[in-house]
Amino acid sequence: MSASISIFDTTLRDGTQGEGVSLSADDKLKIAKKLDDLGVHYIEGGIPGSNSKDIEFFKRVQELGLRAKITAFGSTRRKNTEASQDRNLQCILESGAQAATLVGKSWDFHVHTALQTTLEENLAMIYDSILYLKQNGLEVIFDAEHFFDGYKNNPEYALSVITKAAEAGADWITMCDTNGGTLPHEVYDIVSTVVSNLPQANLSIHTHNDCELAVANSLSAIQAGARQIQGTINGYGERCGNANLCSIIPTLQLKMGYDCIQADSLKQLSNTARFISEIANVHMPVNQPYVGGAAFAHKGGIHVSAILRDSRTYEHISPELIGNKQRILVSELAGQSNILSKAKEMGLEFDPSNENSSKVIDKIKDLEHQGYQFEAADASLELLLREANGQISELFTFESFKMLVEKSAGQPVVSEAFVKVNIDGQSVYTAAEGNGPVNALDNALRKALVQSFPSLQEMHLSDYKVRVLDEKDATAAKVRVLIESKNVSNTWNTVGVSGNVIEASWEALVDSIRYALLGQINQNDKHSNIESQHGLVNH
Ligand SMILES: CC(=O)SCCNC(=O)CCNC(=O)[C@H](O)C(C)(C)COP(=O)(O)OP(=O)(O)OC[C@H]1O[C@@H](n2cnc3c(N)ncnc32)[C@H](O)[C@@H]1OP(=O)(O)O
Ligand SMILES: CC(=O)C(=O)O
Repeated sequence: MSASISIFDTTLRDGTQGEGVSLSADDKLKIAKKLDDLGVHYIEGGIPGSNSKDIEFFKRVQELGLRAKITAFGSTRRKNTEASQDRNLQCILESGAQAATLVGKSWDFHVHTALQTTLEENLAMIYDSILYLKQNGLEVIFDAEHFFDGYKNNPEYALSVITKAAEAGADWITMCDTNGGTLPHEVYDIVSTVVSNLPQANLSIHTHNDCELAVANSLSAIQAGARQIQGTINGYGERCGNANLCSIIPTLQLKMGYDCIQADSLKQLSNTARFISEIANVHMPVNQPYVGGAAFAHKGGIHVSAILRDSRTYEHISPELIGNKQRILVSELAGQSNILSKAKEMGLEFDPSNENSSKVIDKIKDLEHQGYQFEAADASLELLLREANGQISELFTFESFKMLVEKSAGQPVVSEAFVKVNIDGQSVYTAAEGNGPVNALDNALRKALVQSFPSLQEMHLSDYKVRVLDEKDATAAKVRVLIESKNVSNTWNTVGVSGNVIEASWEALVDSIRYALLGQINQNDKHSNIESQHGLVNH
């Protein structure tokens, strides 16, 4: 039988000590529910002695009836006081949490410098505080802060700290690499020594990512005998972050043979990571291992060709195991395999022997060379592929547009666009205002088309990004505009490139509307037959 590893999540405590991460009590409750669904064993909810938001969280989380143990964090009693009189310990007791994480010093330098007390008093602070919480019925996790630095400086003292914590009845002893400077082989050696000194203790590891080694250090500690890992979702945390549970859990479970969470719950991992990044409003890097959008995205033509034969050729695990999915990207590095696979994903018949197939690859490479990027603009890519396949009928054509941007002293800037398009041989001319030039163009274009294609009323632009492509060329630089559009059920992305930002935006806007008309034309629309020609397009 494989050994079990207890997963201790501190996203809601140490995670919020990361720059840019701030969670309301409601946010924390939503995240706690998600973590509980994932199956972590401990959820450290915050510091009741720190602020009223955390006190509210601990009160309300009890109503959720979660399976995970809810844990309140705080430090050992202040020097030269009684544990029963310590405000922070009282706050932990009053929080109603089932477990407490108590942080205490294990580096003699910190005792002298940060606490400004004696080594003996620090031992007494640790012993009294743990004993007091145990006597009041709490499970206690003792976080030995700076344990590895402490051990390197004064091994006897560092060991005496955790021995004291064990004597006081700590249920778990956590060795913390608080400054994140320890290396995996050092972690392995030091944890091995602790295992032989305290064979009965339940040992836990808490690492920081200052040398980008938090995950490696956590795994080294497990190999040396620790049985719990403290970490955060997406590696949020103070400075460079904490150990990333999104990498640790699947590595332990799928590669090292440990039990952490249920295999079915593991499939929730990618979704959990994305949900928490949304709530925390922290952008998730696409190349984040395991759960990132690009973790199983294949771009090089040679890779894609092999992947289509057997995905094990370029994937270290099956992405479905952790709820992620394989993606094939189309770019200037694409070969025929990328295009065929993408076309298949879009439900398009694409014959590899047809010369259109190689022509469209050349066209895509040429456009990418000019600055287009189809990886992030699936809808523009689909329009290109449909064109190459002769599967598109244009419902309108461009004739002209004009922009007016006016600013008078003391007045807000006004943008107005004038658009002329041709629908069924008839010129339609419209004008519309907007809160900026692109918004005005969008309004004018849709005003021109909406009578003929009422379904356009349901769509809107949801994101707009501009990137300068050739920074060396200053004002002569090209810009790439990426537009995200939405309707009730779909999201799609389009791209435009030009030396002029308005023209690049126009191009992306027109693609967005052409794409919308492929799939959204309803019964009332003039060209309702197009739906049956193309089928409904979902992205
Ligand atoms: C490694 C970690 O991540 S530890 C957790 C760090 N997280 C936080 O600090 C976030 C929450 N913190 C807070 O809200 C506040 O710091 C509080 C409420 C806990 C304390 O606030 P204050 O009373 O104003 O103290 P302050 O923030 O200046 O902290 C310094 C005090 O803590 C004491 N202290 C620090 N660590 C410990 C410890 N492990 N045990 C006991 N006392 C400690 C210091 O000795 C100092 O007290 P002193 O001035 O009497 O010597
Ligand atoms: C306890 C803790 O957060 C640390 O030592 O890093």
